[in-house]
Amino acid sequence: MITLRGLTKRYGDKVAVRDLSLEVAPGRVTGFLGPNGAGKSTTMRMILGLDRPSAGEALIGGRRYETLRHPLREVGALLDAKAVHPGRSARAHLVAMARSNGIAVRRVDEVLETVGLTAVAGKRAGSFSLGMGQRLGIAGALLGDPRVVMFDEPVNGLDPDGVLWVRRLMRSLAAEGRTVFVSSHLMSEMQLTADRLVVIGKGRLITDAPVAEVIAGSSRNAVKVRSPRAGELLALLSGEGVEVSRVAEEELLVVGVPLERVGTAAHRAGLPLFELSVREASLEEAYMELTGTSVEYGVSEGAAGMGAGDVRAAARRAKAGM
Ligand SMILES: Nc1ncnc2c1ncn2[C@@H]1O[C@H](COP(=O)(O)OP(=O)(O)OP(=O)(O)O)[C@@H](O)[C@H]1O
Repeated sequence: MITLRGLTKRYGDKVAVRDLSLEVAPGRVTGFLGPNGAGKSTTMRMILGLDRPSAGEALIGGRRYETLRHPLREVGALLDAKAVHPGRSARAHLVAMARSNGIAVRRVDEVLETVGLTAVAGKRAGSFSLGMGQRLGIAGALLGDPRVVMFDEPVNGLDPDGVLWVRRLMRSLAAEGRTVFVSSHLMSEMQLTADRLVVIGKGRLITDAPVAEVIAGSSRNAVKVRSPRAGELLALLSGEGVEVSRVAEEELLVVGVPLERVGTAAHRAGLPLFELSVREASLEEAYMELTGTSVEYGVSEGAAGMGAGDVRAAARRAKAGM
């Protein structure tokens, strides 16, 4: 269990994390989401005692990190996969970590096996690919067999095999009853991996809810209807005050009412339907709505909406000094 109580971090005038209170429970994967600069890494660093809170506290199993006698046995973390001495072998790196935390050295071979690095255990970590480095970082996190694990962007730069492997690992760690707290910008991946989501923006808590609830809250959930008499159905539903839009000649999207209501309305009016289905929002859509006003380092709508022609024209103008 991770507990945050009024957790706050200021850097001069900048408030990186603001009064964050929440619990990250064991037995499930909790995704930690938020736009760039939202305060995710700062929060994780405070949980791990790497940054001191300006106010409030972060607890692991009810205790502050600094008071843990053998921290690696309580909490394992992957924050920066490159934080490994490049000249050391993977094995030597893990042995040094084990020794300094009172962990039996035989555990090193177990975690190397778990992350699939046994064959390259004697190679210099500096020669590792990005994916191998991530695996080594994860091995370090698992070394002390901790009840709590935290991963900051664990699938960053991994190939599809690696992504699948991390997903399965997270799920199995949660199934073993551990607390799994993982940050990511990959919404599709989070939708598949996480049970619950904590979303922050500009340092503040935006939402703390099950993934299904976050998605259900999106206004992008809709009922898709196909009918050869779509125009009549559109007029009928609009007349009842229902939000409905025509997306193709024979296709409508209806928002805010259950599928049954659309089907019943069509049946009563004798309108034939070729399709009636729920179009569920993606986590990405739900996330974009939640964080829309909290994006700190966004691209303005105009720039983001530039087509290739606009971009080329802008480049020509810039070159001509216009
Ligand atoms: N050491 C520091 N000194 C000053 N400002 C900092 C420091 N560390 C972080 N910040 C600021 O605090 C805010 C939160 O940063 P943080 O790295 O925690 O965000 P994040 O959610 O992890 O972002 P990203 O998704 O880009 O990794 C940012 O505005 C950042 O510039």
